[in-house]
Amino acid sequence: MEKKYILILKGTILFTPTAGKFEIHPDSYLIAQGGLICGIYKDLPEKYKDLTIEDYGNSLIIPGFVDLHTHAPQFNQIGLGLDYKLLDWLNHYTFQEENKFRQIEYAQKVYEKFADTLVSSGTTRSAIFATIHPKSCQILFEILKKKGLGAYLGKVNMDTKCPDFIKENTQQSLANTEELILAWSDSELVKPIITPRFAPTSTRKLLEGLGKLALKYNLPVQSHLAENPGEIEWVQALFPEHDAYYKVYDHYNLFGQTPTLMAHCIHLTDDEIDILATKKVVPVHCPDSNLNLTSGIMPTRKMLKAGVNIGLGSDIGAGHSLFMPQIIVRAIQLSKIYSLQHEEDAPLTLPEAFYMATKGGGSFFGKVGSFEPGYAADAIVIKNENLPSELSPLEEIQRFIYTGSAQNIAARYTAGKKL
Ligand SMILES: Nc1nc2[nH]cnc2c(=O)[nH]1
Repeated sequence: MEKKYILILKGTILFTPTAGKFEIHPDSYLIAQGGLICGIYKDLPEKYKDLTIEDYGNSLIIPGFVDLHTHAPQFNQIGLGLDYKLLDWLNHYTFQEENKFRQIEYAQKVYEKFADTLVSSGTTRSAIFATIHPKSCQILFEILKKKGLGAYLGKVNMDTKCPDFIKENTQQSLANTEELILAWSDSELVKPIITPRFAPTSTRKLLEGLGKLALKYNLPVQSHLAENPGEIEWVQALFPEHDAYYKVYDHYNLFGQTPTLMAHCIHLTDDEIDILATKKVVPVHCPDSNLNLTSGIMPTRKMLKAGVNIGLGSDIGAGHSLFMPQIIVRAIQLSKIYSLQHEEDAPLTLPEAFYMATKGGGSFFGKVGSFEPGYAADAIVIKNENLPSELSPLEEIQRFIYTGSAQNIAARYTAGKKL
């Protein structure tokens, strides 16, 4: 047996194979080979007996977190300008900040810190927006790879309705995107994703070209949808030929023709929610961001009832933290507020929101976010030394999610490799 590809972790193993319930294996062995989970064992099988065991005592071992929507170049603007709503926030802060990424030295510094924070936070997979700048984007690809993180990373495309300093030439935008696709499509853990910023900053030509690239290279797509009422009105004015926002993306093969993430999806009709389910488009709930920019509350329970698979996103810098447990908490809290006005829509439970930040969001990457056999061995270890030892594993996960920090994470693994 090839010893080097086998990872054996010992601890209390906890995950959500289904949305509503934690599965807990106290004092057990989690075994992975070649980066994939083989199984969970109460007693170590004989054939593994002479291999090294990473023994974490009775610490919790849980799947690494999945952040399905975040903006790396906004790392240095976290917490700034959050008295604005979306469109003013973009104009007053974000576009200026993103413009700094034309300088690769600046990109290198910010992106290193961004990636280090993902690692320390226990986020092992993420879907990331970069900026329009191909060189900086290339740097971020390299940094994520070097840190051993899993990610879909998109060079942002925008060629209209934004300040000139950050506006691309359409053909150049498509050519730069294709170059990055060719450079990174075969990479193991960090892969390209088609990333029109959102409909308003895209010409029809750009959307058409991006849709063609998505189909040509069979690449996933990420963008923003129905985040803010002003944004939705703007889309109606800019694209009068489409009677719904999502149809702009759909028309250009950017809405479910390949796997698609749509951040926010707050202001959708019931029919539009059904379309998300039919087309298997994944709406990414970004509760911190939606509160900070007063965007609204995503109707998560209604979407779950419609059969939609929801992911969670930090959405920094509109969100103010990359730490996914806080995003889980905020998603639950917002669903509680929502349920006060909508009695038929019960709040999310902790295992439901935990699922969104692990297996639910992870499904965008394939078999990610669970400890079932065949899943990627993405795991983090939660230290329990500061917590009272009389807590049950279920209480420990509750305590960690609500009050924990990066300091409580003792180790992180992506696809079986220690970060
Ligand atoms: N939250 C958020 N929404 C957007 N819509 C278009 N661009 C952005 C962005 O950078 N952040």
